[in-house]
Amino acid sequence: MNLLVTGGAGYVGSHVTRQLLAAGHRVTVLDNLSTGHAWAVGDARLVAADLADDEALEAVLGEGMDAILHFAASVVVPESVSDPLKYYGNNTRNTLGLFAAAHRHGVPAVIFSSTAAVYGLPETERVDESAPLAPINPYGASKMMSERILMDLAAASPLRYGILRYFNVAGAEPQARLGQATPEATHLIKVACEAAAGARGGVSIFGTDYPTPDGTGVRDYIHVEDLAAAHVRLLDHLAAGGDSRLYNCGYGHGYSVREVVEAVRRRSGVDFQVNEAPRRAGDPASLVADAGRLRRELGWTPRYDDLDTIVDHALAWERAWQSRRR
Ligand SMILES: NC(=O)c1ccc[n+]([C@@H]2O[C@H](COP(=O)([O-])OP(=O)(O)OC[C@H]3O[C@@H](n4cnc5c(N)ncnc54)[C@H](O)[C@@H]3O)[C@@H](O)[C@H]2O)c1
Ligand SMILES: O=c1ccn([C@@H]2O[C@H](COP(=O)(O)OP(=O)(O)O[C@H]3O[C@H](CO)[C@H](O)[C@H](O)[C@H]3O)[C@@H](O)[C@H]2O)c(=O)[nH]1
Repeated sequence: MNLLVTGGAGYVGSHVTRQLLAAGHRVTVLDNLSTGHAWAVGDARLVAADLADDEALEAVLGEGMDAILHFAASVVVPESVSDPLKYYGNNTRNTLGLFAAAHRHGVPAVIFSSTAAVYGLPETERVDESAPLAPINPYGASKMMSERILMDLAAASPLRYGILRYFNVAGAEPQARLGQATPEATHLIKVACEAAAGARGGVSIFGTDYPTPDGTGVRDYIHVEDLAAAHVRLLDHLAAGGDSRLYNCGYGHGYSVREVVEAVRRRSGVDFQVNEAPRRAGDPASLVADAGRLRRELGWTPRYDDLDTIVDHALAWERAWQSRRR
């Protein structure tokens, strides 16, 4: 298939692009390289342009795309609290522009990267897709609005969608050919691996008074390669004429910040500094997926559902990436 991947030079998009190329698809990545890297697209074609660049979008979609996978976004929760307009602008307005262009060009299918942040403070231990949407930060709200726009457009047109609500994405391609290379990353496993690789002084634990077993935040960490595989399955479903789908992407169990930091110390053998800091704005105490629907309906079976494996792959990538930068 002829595929447009927005944000394909970023962390998740680059891993998905790699799997799409391996499956034999023709991939065009549209990315403004604000947090992504040109090398990360591998053998895909890169159009270095912003989502808001109507001419670039028209030119690419004019070539006739069989599907769009939309990853491009601003992704840092605390930044969304301090700069909400950036998030509504990039994640909602620019996404609306992309969906409108897809509609004009009759693109049959769109896969959209959404987030567990749409659930806000979940009322149950594990959240399934029917849980109420009540985001507690502008990032989650910006994604919730884009989901709704896509659903409403699909109801009014032949377009079919796949919405994937990712929980916390982590890890790297197992051979360390790809990984998270985001500048000034804020994600916990990435930050801890940077500390283990000597690229930062240590790690702060944001909040130790949450109502969780050890007082620190709990998240459901999903390996980026398993997440990428879910995209390929969903694309196959839509390409075969399948109906629109919405899935949580996680493993169904959570780890606390302390457990994650301990795992990175243990697997790296580096006793980096850890300090306790106040809660971070916009953070829920716990977010764990009920991801049974994805397994049942698409036959998705994760390969890397193990924190130590996720940490090992993230560490191998971090060490390779840091030595490449030196
Ligand atoms: N990483 C996670 O834990 C996580 C969790 C839930 C959802 N998501 C979603 O997954 C998607 C990818 O996130 P990521 O972690 O790979 O982040 P990332 O920052 O590595 O990737 C985003 C990519 O989009 C590009 N981009 C951003 N704005 C753009 C614009 N206006 N025009 C063109 N390109 C633009 C960036 O240059 C980058 O390559 C996002 O939609 C994010 O909301 C990520
Ligand atoms: O240096 C750090 C970084 C994070 N944390 C804590 O670790 C947990 C995970 O934080 P991340 O920043 O790694 O991830 P978030 O849960 O904030 O958000 C991520 O997952 C969400 C979905 O769960 C969103 O989709 C979002 O895109 C993505 O950034 C939180 O309790 C956070 O407070 C620390 O204690 N220290």
